[in-house]
Amino acid sequence: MDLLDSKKHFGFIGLGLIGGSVARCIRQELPKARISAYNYYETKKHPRLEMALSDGVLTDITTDITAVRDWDVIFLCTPVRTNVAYLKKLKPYLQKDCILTDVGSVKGEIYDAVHREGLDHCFIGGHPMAGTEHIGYEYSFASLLKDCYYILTPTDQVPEESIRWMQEFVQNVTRSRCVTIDVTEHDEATAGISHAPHIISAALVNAVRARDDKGMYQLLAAGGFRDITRISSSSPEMWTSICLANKDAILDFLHEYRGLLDTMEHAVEEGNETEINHFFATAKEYRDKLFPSELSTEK
Ligand SMILES: NC(=O)C1=CN([C@@H]2O[C@H](COP(=O)(O)OP(=O)(O)OC[C@H]3O[C@@H](n4cnc5c(N)ncnc54)[C@H](O)[C@@H]3O)[C@@H](O)[C@H]2O)C=CC1
Ligand SMILES: O=C(O)C(=O)Cc1ccc(O)cc1
Repeated sequence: MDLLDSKKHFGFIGLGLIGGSVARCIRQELPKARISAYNYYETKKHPRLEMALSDGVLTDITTDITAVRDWDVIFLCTPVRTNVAYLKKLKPYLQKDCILTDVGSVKGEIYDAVHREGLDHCFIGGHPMAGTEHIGYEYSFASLLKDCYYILTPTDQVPEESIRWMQEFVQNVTRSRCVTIDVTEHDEATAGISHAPHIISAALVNAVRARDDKGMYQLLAAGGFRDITRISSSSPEMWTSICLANKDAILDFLHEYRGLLDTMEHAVEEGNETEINHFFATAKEYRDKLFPSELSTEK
């Protein structure tokens, strides 16, 4: 039997942009799969989950958390700290061989909780490095994760077979590129390339907003401002949760970043042409290597 076929019932806690996109991949690649979602409203219908049911992505919705005892693979797809809070609630009902995974942007805090709850044997941290600034199931689509890196952070406490299942899932169901890295390395790197950039982008928007009493900045804002601030339209709840959960790595990176701003401020103040040019040149050299396809003149 194909390894992927060994898991037939998938369950989602949180079905927004990322959870919705993963669920759509499952429906597309494993059409016979049962896909359930938990409605945390409990006493009323959840309109977005109802939408996923009528799309044919979900098979059923439950308001009963004990239903997770039937789920072979559980995806935690709520804001990072909410995912952490679910571990305690799920623990009594998890089946022996289930895989518990998440899609959260921070890994250290959830691993600490997994360890506290004694769930090391079933938890495999996951993080698709793809997304958009949009919020909610209605913006999800199956190809969102295609060809992006999907990070897994398994520990040696998880059975080899569960790790292989997750790797196959990432490659053949989400069509992402699977990379395995260490939790601390994950949180340090994502603080630099994802978490701090969201803070910096929002700081820029807030700085302009504070000066724009006549609406002139808004009128003149062009492509560059739009590029660097797109991510400021992301979910405030999600990014608040990320900043609280990855505090140390974010503070560390912001400290270094502030040092670079100070250097540039000083160079501009002094009219130091060499220093200013060097600042832009080193950034251009690295950035051009990061995304070479964007330099192509063939569009
Ligand atoms: N947006 C992005 O680009 C990316 C986000 N992530 C991670 O994915 C996770 C989900 O983010 P998105 O899908 O973007 O957010 P989203 O806002 O689109 O979806 C979050 C979902 O969680 C549900 N939810 C909120 N509180 C809940 C609770 N107490 N119980 C159950 N469900 C609850 C909401 O109803 C919503 O369906 C986060 O942990 C985030 O760090 C990872 C990669 C990219
Ligand atoms: O909108 C964008 O480009 C993003 O920044 C997407 C994103 C957001 C959070 C993550 O943890 C990973 C990717």
